Amino acid sequence: MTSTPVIDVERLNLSYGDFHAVKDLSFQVGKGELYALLGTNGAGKTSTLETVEGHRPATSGTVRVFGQSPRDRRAVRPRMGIMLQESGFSPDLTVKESVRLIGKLSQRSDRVERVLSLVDLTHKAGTQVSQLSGGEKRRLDFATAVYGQPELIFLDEPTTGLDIQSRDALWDAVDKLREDGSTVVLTTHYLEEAQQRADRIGLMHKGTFHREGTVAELTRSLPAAIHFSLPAFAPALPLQATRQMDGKVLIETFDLQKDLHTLLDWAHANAVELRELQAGPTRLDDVFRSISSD
Ligand SMILES: Nc1ncnc2c1ncn2[C@@H]1O[C@H](COP(=O)(O)OP(=O)(O)OP(=O)(O)O)[C@@H](O)[C@H]1O
Repeated sequence: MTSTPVIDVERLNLSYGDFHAVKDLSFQVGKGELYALLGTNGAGKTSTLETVEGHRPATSGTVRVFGQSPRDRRAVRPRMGIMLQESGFSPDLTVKESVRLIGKLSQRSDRVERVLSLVDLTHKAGTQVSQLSGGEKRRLDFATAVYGQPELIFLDEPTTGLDIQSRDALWDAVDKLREDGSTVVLTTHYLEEAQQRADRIGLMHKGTFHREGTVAELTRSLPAAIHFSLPAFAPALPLQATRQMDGKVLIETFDLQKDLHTLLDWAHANAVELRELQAGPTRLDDVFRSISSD
């Protein structure tokens, strides 16, 4: 990373009483990056993010945001937009009143109409929060993070409960913010989204990084997979394979093209139909499964 990182975490430790929840965690996020913090349940993601957001003091280690302590809220807070899992808007306020309140609290300037349009709630401006659907509430939560185009945006499970159109619209809005220079930190259980969107990923497990790097770096160390079903009485396969619980055959390989070629040649020569054939590089889900079973 060449310029000063937007987020710089050095040997962060967090304890709750005797329980050591985050252990010597270090990572940086550069300007304009989308960094995904992923992990198993209880890995320490929320604790880490709460510290970076300035809500929780570190037990030890240093956390710098824009080169300053995030505990210095007056300096750092107006530069951050945070979308929590639930924002807890007052149910009696209308959508427009809520966005106006967000604006006041954020200390950033923007136009309420622009934000309503960005989160596609213009047609609900006069509706009370209590009457919004789950997906509409989630889009209002998103407004808290994007009001005034903050330099640093935290998105905690942003697309949970959103239909496909709303998801696409949210990611379009995030892309636009990034084009304008915003840095984004994402947590999500939708690994495919992280795989598609993130520049870098930190995969946490039991308070520390199991792996950290680009998606390519994370997946490179694992073999690609070929899955298929075989008819009964097929001749012996030409490659080492394992039979899975669902009866499908799995071939793991570090040379997908060559082994797929061998397999297809064998199937052709023996007139064997490889049913439900799937072959592809390792997905983030597979990396995740490999940690969760540690
Ligand atoms: N206030 C607290 N007091 C005691 N232990 C806590 C407290 N908050 C979190 N923990 C524990 O610290 C660990 C990390 O919790 P944290 O919420 O940061 O994990 P997470 O990665 O966000 O998990 P999840 O994906 O399940 O939301 C967990 O074992 C949790 O039980």
